[in-house]
Amino acid sequence: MPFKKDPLQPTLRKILAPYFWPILLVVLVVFSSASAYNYFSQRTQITEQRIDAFADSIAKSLRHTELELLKALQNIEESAELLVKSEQLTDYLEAPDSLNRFELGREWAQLAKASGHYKRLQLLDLNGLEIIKIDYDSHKGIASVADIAENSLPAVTDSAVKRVAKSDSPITIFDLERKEGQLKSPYKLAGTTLAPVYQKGTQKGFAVLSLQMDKLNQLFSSQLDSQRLPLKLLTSSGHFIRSENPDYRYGHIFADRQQYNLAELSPQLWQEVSNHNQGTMLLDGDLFAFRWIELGASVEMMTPASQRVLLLSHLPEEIVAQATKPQIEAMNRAWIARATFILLLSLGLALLARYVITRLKVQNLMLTAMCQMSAVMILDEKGTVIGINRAFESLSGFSADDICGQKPRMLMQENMSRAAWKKKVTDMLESAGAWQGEVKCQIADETNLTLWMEISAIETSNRQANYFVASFIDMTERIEREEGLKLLATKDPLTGIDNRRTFDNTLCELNKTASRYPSASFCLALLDLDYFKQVNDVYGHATGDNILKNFAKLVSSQLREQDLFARIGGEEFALIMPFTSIDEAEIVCDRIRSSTKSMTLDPKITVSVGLACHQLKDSTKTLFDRADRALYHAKALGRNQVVTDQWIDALYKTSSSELAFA
Ligand SMILES: Nc1nc2c(ncn2[C@@H]2O[C@H](COP(=O)(O)OP(=O)(O)OP(=O)(O)O)[C@@H](O)[C@H]2O)c(=O)[nH]1
Repeated sequence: MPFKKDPLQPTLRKILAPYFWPILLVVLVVFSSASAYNYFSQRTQITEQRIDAFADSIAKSLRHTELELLKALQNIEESAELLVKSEQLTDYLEAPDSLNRFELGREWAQLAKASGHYKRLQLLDLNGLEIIKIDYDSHKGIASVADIAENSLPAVTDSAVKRVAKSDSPITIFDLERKEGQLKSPYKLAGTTLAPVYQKGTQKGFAVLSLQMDKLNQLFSSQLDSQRLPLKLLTSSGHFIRSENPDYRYGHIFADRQQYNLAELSPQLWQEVSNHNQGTMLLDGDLFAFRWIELGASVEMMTPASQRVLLLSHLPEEIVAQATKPQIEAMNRAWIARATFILLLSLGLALLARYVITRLKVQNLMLTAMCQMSAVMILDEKGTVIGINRAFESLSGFSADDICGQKPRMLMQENMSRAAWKKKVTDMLESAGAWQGEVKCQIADETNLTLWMEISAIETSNRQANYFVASFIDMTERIEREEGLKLLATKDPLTGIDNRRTFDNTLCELNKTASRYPSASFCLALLDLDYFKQVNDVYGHATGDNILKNFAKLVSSQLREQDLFARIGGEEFALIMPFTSIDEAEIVCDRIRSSTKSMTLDPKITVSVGLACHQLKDSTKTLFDRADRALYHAKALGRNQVVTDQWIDALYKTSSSELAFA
């Protein structure tokens, strides 16, 4: 961890960044699976609810059909009772004349019209001969007495007649329509009620009442939503009496249709039907509802006679699908809208997360780079250190534990009190948001480093500077190197005094000033060690160097601060003495000469000095030449002496005047 207390530590990035895409993928997979599961369970729920509603509706419809059928059969039986017990019939049987026959015909016609159950009413004698026949046209609502035909029972088997003959109550028989004893094609179910006719306890014949089947047939359908669903009717052995496909019907009568039996067509359904009186069953998506109807002893269904029939409703899968289609389509639309919204939201979040992570990554890289490249210190709004990086630790030798929680007292600025420096930095931070400058830093081993410090205010909220980030670059080595170079450029490396370049520059500057301001006059002395070649030759170069160093030290110690003493050649030196008269300069030079001679050196050394004072029209060259001429004379006069150019001038003047007198 780069920082002891790092306010920029990107915890979120640390947790999220490496696992972001796997986490996103897992979330998407889990979410998609949950959504798919939810979708399909909702879809199944809709279908199941619809099927339950259908099952309930069809079961009610079957119950209704049963009640209606039993009621119709009861009505038929009751009206048959009325017919055979009517007064007109009794009158006719007692006096079978044409009047009574007419009255009977009229009464039966009215009864046929009132009940609506019959299409034909016949009175037969015990031999099966017709006595009276009424036809009723249900469409026109007209009942009429028809001509008697020389025929036998139209749709009644002999066995039925025999059974009715033995019975004293009506019996209703349903069987295929016959004509003259033969089955009539196409095969149709016909219903006939037979009622015995008695006169004073003796059977005289029977009434044959042909049922209006259209009315009964209407009962065998159930209303489902907006459509009518036909109902199937089966015998107790599982053969079809009613079915949408005519070829399936009457398998118990026709050998070639025997296979159309529910027990064989759907054993599973047949087993369910056999074990229950009523119920519903879902088979391969199709919905079946069934109900057994007990017809009673007075009803015979088909041959062999069956008093128990099965009412069966078959609702194909397509109808269920059709019924649930609007609801499922609405659900699909809602799901598509929801999925699109979630997809867009996820996409937006993913892009946002990617953007944030990239930013955090870049921030982290920048932070890492910053931590590695320069020393960093973070301070809070009170100027207390809250974190330093490793680079600062290795630069200063302090650990984060040493510094954090304290003021940065190791930092200071040269030539300025801490309070003044703090105020200066604070003012700059407030006005410009940043400050930079050179600071001294006393590090752990108590040495002083020169650092370049840049401090910036970091605004984190409400434009308030909550933190300050300071970075440092160690300038110590650079400054030392620069100072070394500066030294090399201006100083003589052997003696440490100024070199020729400094001398030339200073002489030039002083000459300019003195040329403008006569009061700024100065003196120049050239100093040359005597017989130095011999010193080198006899004692060696190192001894010579040592003498040069000691001489420079000796002279420097005797000079004023404003004087400039430089080594301008091998054993040649120059001394510039600003604001100094020639007399004063001569005293200084002589003191130097004298102390040189007195120097406790082995070998002993002396120095010759040529001295000149700046004159108004002097250039650096003319001044230097005059001092050099004086030096030449000092050498020529035997060395170890100070000669001024004034003295030379005076000497030449004297010589030339003596020459003039001579
Ligand atoms: N040891 C040493 N010798 C130097 C240095 N620079 C110049 N010299 C020597 O100084 C000597 C100067 O000799 P000369 O110019 O003949 O002068 P001199 O021997 O002093 O004689 P006069 O000046 O006439 O008294 C030479 O032998 C140079 O080699 C230096 O930096 N170190």
